Amino acid sequence: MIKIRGITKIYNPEKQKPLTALKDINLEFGAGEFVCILGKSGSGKSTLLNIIAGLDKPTAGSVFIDNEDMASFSDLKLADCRKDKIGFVFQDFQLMEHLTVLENVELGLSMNAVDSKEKRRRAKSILTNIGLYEHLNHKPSELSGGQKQRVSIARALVKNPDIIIADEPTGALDSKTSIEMLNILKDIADSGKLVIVVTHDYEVKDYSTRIVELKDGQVIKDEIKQKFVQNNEKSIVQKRSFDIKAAFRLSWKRLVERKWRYLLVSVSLIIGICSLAIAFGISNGIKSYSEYANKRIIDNKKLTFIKKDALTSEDYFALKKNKKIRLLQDEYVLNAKHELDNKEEITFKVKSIIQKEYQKDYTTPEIFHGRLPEDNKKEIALSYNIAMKLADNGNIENLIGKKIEAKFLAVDDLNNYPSRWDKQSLNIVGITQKTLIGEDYAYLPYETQKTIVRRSRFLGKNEDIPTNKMSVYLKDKGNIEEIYNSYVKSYDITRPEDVLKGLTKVFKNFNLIILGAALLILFISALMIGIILFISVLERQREIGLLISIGGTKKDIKKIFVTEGLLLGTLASTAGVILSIVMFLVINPMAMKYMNYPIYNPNIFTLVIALTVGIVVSLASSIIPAVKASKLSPIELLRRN
Ligand SMILES: Nc1ncnc2c1ncn2[C@@H]1O[C@H](COP(=O)(O)OP(=O)(O)OP(=O)(O)O)[C@@H](O)[C@H]1O
Repeated sequence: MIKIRGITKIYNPEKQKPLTALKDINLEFGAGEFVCILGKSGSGKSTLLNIIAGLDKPTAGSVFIDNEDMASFSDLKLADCRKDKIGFVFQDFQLMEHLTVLENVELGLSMNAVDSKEKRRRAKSILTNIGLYEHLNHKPSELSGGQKQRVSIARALVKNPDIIIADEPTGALDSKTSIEMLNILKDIADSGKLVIVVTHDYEVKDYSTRIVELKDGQVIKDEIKQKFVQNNEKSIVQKRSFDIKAAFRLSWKRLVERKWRYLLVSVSLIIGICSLAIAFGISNGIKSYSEYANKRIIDNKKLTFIKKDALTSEDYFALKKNKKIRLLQDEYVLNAKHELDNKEEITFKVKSIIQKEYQKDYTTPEIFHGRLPEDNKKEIALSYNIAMKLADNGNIENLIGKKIEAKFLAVDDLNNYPSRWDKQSLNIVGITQKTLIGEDYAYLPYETQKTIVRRSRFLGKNEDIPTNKMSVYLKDKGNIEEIYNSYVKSYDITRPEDVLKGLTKVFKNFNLIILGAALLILFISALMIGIILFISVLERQREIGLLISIGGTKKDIKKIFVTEGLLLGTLASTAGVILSIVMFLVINPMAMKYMNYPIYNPNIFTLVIALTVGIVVSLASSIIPAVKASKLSPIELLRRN
């Protein structure tokens, strides 16, 4: 079954002090043998065992397993060898504390393509045979040392290997339990398996069929008490399968076990993903707002001209001559205040609307309830927000038809003309829908507003109102650029697209800050996940060693840590996305209050992107620890305490 030919192992051959741990070892073991490898500390027992198990390579010589030279094996084939042919029993049991006895034994089949029901059946059957049926659902911490070692033996046997390698199996047990254990191992050998036990314990001799004693790396005794029968039968090779499900299960158990630590790390990822989802949602909101504003609020045939000084009649005449301009209208803004019944005062700004005859060709504020004020009448349309402040219990519809007593003050950006508050009683005829972000206006008919401006500024009925700002309405929107270019030298001109640019710039900057913060938090989360997974690699060294001993490959080890990162990332990112949805209920009411538009507009697309970013970040940060784990030396990992 195993032939050892001329094995020599030199540690650190290139260094100044090379150490020869094994010297020209020649041995042959067969089925049904219970081999006891004895020797003092440092004699080379573990080195020999590691070479037999394919965990270490000899400096010279070969190990043949079922007549195949292990030196010719690829890493995968060596792992397959451990998966199918060798079962390990450790001095310190190497049991997973967070798994039950049954689950620990099932772990022995993790690399084999056996369905979960069959795994359970086999594990139960072995545990019953070994006398642990009563303890299937206990955790290792609830067992005695002897019981733990039996679980470790059951785990080694569950895949029905040809060879059982036991490294100091009685080292941690009292003498009575040791005898129990040796009897079990003897029974295993009697059943036709090769059992190799490495020990300091000379009592093991009595149970073994063969004693190999090492001293300074050489065989000083090879006593065969009972001849073995050469068995050329090869063990059944089982299909390899460490499916992602098994990796997830292990990682999930780990996450549950260390929940507080992982929760703490998740907080930054949750906040990062939530901010990212919000940034994406706001960006989407800005886009839909631009579309809405372009269609419903901004007049795409209107320009605003501002002159440094007051506009003169020459300005009007020159512009009126231009055939492409249909209408010129000077623009004013009034400040208004109104006292509520409870003596509280509300303030708002007032603009004018274009005269009726032009309304079908140009944009007017969108009406929510009622209608627009009619030319020359003492009528007013209030914005939704102003109406909400005036209405009882939010019944803004009831305001229509009522009167509002308000005081108006003409805003004069140009000169500091003396102005006064002019009191007016106006009929509320309409409530307008959303207006531009940051602008919350009430609307008066053009002439009515002019009358109020004159009165506020002490001007006569027909006197001109000095202003430097006017609206220029074009016949055709295709002429915007031409008009702009013709007059840009004399006026400061705002085109339709400029209105939105100015407004959205603030939001875009604000959004960039959120995005920047989100990316920074995500970067920190990535570092934290990386660190936590590094700690996890350190803490799971025994688990890694165990998985290698049952046939796990480097790829399988990587899978465990990548799935740990993936699981953590998916859970935290989902929580972040859910939080961002909850934030919808906070951000938009605030946005409505301050800017009159629900600027946060998440959709399935923005949420999925945020979720994906979170998963990718945690996956990326798990790669380095995963690679590090896969590079750990199995010998170091399995080295007994
Ligand atoms: N990785 C290593 N690098 C250098 N020297 C090593 C290494 N592993 C073992 N040795 C040395 O090789 C010799 C044999 O060690 P090995 O662990 O095989 O002995 P052992 O008989 O199993 O001892 P023990 O019973 O104390 O475990 C010792 O002198 C040890 O110091």
